Parts: sequence; C-alpha cells; structure tokens
Amino acid sequence: MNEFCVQLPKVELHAHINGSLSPDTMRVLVERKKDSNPSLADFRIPDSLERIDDFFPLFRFIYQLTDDEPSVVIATRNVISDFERDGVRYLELRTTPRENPATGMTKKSYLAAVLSAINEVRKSIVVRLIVSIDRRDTLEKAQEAVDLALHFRSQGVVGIDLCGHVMEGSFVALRPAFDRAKQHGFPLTLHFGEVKENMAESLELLSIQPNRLGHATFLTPERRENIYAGNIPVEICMTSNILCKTTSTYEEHHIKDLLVEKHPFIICTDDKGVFFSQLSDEYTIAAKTFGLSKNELYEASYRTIDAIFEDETIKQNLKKIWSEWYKDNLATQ
Ligand SMILES: CNc1ncnc2c1ncn2[C@@H]1O[C@H](COP(=O)(O)O)[C@@H](O)[C@H]1O
Repeated sequence: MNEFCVQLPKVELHAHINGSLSPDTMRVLVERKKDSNPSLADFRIPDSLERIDDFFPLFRFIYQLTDDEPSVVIATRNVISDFERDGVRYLELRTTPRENPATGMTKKSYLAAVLSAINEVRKSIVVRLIVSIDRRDTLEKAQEAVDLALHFRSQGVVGIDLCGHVMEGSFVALRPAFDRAKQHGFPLTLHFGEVKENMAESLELLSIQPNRLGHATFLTPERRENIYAGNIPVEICMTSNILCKTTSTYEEHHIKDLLVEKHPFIICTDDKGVFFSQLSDEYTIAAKTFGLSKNELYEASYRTIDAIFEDETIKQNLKKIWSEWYKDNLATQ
C-alpha cells in the first residue's frame, strides 16, 4: 500500500517550509555553517522521531540553519525535491517572512530566496507559496507580510495563512491585515481549532470567510455545522496532531467525521521534517486506519485539486494528469 501511495499523484497544501527540512538537508546546511557556528556540528540530527518531544529543540536548531538567503534557497529547493520524489504533483508551501540582521537577510530577501527556488524549472511538480502570518505578530508586522505577499504576487504567492503558537496571540488583533489581503483577492487559510483553547475565537475566524481551514480538530456542533454548510475544505495533518497530542489515536482522528460526511479534506504533512512523516505515509495511514481502497484513495486525492489556491486552467491541467494516471494504473484493475 505504501508503494501505491508514493506512486499516487498527490496535492500538498499544508507544509511549513522550516518544518519540512529532511535530516539530509539539515546535514548539508550544518556543513555550510559549522565553521562560523561550530556549536551546530554538536547537535545530533535524528533520523526518526526517537522521543516524542524531540521536535521542540529541532525547530530552534533549524532556524539557525536557514538564517541567510543561500541556505534558504537550498532548504526550499530540497523540500520541493523531497515532495516531488514522494509523488506530489502540486505543492503549496507556506512560510513566515523572517529577517536576520546578523546576515543582512531581510523579510523581503528571505521571500525572494524562497521564491527563486520555487520558480526553478521542474518537470513534474507545480509549486506555489502561501505567506504565513504568525499569531504572535503585531498588526504592523502582519500588514508588512501582506505588503510582501502583494509585492511577490506575480512570482507565485497565492494566499495568506494564519499560523504560529496555538496558545499565543490573537486573530482579532491581526484581522485588519487579513481583511486587506482578502480585499486584494488573496484566498485565506487559517489554523483553526488546533487546540481546545482556540475554540473561543472560532466564530471570529469563520466570519472572515476563509477558503480553507488547517486542522479544525476541536469544533462545537455549531461550528461543525458552519463548516459543513460553507463546504470549507479542511487541511488534515494526522501524524502532526498525534505527536502534538491533540488527537489520541489515528482511529479517533477527526478525519473520520469528514469521511462520513463526504466533506472536502486534504491530507497533508504539516512539518514533515520534525514529525518524520511523508505525504505518502499519511495516505498509507489513512488507508490502513479507515480501510480505504486504492480507488477511494485516488478519489480523495483527485478531490483535493478543487481546494488549491490556483485558477481553473491549472486545476483542469492537474485533473488531466490525475485521470491519465488513473487510466494507466487503476482502471484496468
Ligand atoms: C504543528 N502545528 C503548527 N501549528 C501552528 N503553526 C505551526 C505549526 N507547525 C509549524 N507552524 C509554524 O510554522 C513555522 C515554521 O515554518 P516557517 O518558518 O513559517 O517556514 C513555526 O515557527 C510556526 O510558526
């Protein structure tokens, strides 16, 4: 089944760049930097999640690796190649613009570096960028992120995300920036109900009419009804939820409700570098946990195309690729 899930053409819509670096990419970046920052060489990069709380120090470590533009280019390029090898045909990466006065990297040069890697010519994957706004940011910083998204729009920025530490910051304070992004026609995806404490702001989040939601783990019956009625696609990150302990078991994962309702969802990885799970692994887990057949997995993957932040032409092109793959691989079985 795992081999099938690698071959299956897939869409990835919820992948934070700095959470998606493979151990190999981390090692390449350490090699580049260890002369100027010898302590980096002392960090033992794990090849699998050996301990459940390994990913917290890992994040701090990764930010030291991607603190200058050439490293950001390498990191982004390698993340894209990882997804391409795993059978992803359309990828929306997301990242929070970051600066580092020590290396002269500005938020603008950071995004320019990310987009230069995104726009390298590739045969079998289309890549776009979502600009993330961190919940902890000030409104001024959030507006700056929207300015940058507008500046780089013609280079592949297709939407805006609300992310960051689930227990900090507030959407209400940042809302004017999201309103402005929306006025400019940017689709929005919001981390939603990732922990119980987020439920208090759920009405406010939905009132901006987001185009997709991330996680949507904790829902009151009213919010569930709103999401179903609005047909809002949900980005599902099962392993991430298990490791962050917001879901106790795969069997209990809320994707089961969406399967029953036939509500649109997109299986995603979130942070494949810190949770050590490829997109094909997430499809395999869904198949095994919920007894999905190959045809059902194909259908689930095909439906994700409708949720992308791109136009009809790209959607139709992708649907053609999927249909041809189906003819060659599943129709005869
Ligand atoms: C596990 N669930 C999650 N929930 C919320 N935000 C998350 C996240 N995982 C990652 N991020 C957000 O993405 C950043 C890393 O990528 P970028 O530097 O933006 O590329 C993290 O610092 C956090 O703000």
